[in-house]
Amino acid sequence: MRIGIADTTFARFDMGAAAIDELKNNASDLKIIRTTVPGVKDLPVASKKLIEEEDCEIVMALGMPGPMEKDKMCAHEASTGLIRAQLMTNTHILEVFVHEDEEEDPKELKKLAENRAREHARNLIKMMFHPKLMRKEAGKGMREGKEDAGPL
Ligand SMILES: Cc1nc2c(=O)[nH]c(=O)nc-2n(C[C@H](O)[C@H](O)[C@H](O)CO)c1C
Repeated sequence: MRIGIADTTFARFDMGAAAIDELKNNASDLKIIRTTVPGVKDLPVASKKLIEEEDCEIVMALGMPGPMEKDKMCAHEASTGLIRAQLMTNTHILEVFVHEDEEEDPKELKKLAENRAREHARNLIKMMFHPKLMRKEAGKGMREGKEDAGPL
């Protein structure tokens, strides 16, 4: 299976590398195509190109919106673009964003970024290779990068 990884230089942690490592640890026979762009607003077209020009069946789009109001606006625009790219291509693009202000302590932010990238990589494997396992987790309050909220 061909899997696309789109990530950014704006991010303060190499989430693309963490995602790729996790994908490789959990599935064989993967062809991973990675593209790196400056920031989150560049992710929609990068992801669409991975799908249309590189024949990827699914893409992870990893980025780190900053803490300023203009960064949050950028993240929202990027998110809208990613949804549009999914609808245009009928292909999943897993948005893996870690907002810089989710954690104050840089060490905690790094841990969050790594865990979120890895957990979404495992989600991708479940979606593409083990959909029944994914279905078993429906309604379980799963969260990526932090403690699960758990079911009600
Ligand atoms: C204000 C701003 N904030 C962010 C951000 O929080 N995170 C991020 O990844 N990129 C940001 N960028 C850069 C844009 O996403 C984009 O790379 C540039 O506008 C060039 O297209 C910008 C311009």
